[in-house]
Amino acid sequence: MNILTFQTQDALNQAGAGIITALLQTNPNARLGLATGGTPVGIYEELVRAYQAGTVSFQNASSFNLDEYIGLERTHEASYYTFMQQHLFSQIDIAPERCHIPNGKADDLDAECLRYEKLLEDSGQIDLQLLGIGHNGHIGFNEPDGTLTRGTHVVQLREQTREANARFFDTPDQVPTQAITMGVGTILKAKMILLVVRGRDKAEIVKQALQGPITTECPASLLQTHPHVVVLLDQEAGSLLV
Ligand SMILES: N[C@@H]1[C@@H](O)[C@H](O)[C@@H](COP(=O)(O)O)O[C@@H]1O
Repeated sequence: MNILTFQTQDALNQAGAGIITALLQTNPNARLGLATGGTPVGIYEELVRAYQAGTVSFQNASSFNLDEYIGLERTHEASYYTFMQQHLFSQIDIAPERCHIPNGKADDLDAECLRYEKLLEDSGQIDLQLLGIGHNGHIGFNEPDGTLTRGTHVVQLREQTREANARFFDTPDQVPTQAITMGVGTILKAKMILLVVRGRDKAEIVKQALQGPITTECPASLLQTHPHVVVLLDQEAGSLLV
């Protein structure tokens, strides 16, 4: 695991975008695993800048998002579909038909999970999986538990997670109670994982995830078992690492 700490958000964003840009330059067909939340926004902004500057093209790339809320229309302002359109897809040259996000409005959610997992399998290994982390150590929406589900599945969101994500909704009660998420097994299949964490409020979970025991009670700790993880931290998020 390669852990890099940055003094400024700009430097962190440029490093994150630089890794993705370098991948696309050597492999224009790269399969990107993408994430939502506040953490990746600055990296997406840098990618848009790189695209506008002509440094990188997404024309032949494909993307697979980690998760989606259950019950929100795609057009809902807080859906992850809308998030990705706003922050990245509408501003770059990626082909819409190669941008994949689970359908949280599917009539048959179990069938949708199977479809998404099969799509991932059939599409080949994800080259780079971008990840943030929840305050309780969740990755994607894989919440801490005694056991974790390997593949894409429906998950019940913890209250702590709903509260943390309430800022994206008009009122806290609008935050869905369930989501579809790639499983930790799905995530760990990626060739490379790029974990990004910012802020003092994540310092404790960063320490647990990167230097604590490997346990399903901290899903991000399973990243310690992956052979190629790069972690980008700001100084606050990295402040408790030894
Ligand atoms: N499903 C997402 C995660 O993929 C994300 O990593 C986490 C942290 O979000 P933020 O980056 O806003 O702190 O929030 C959500 O729960």
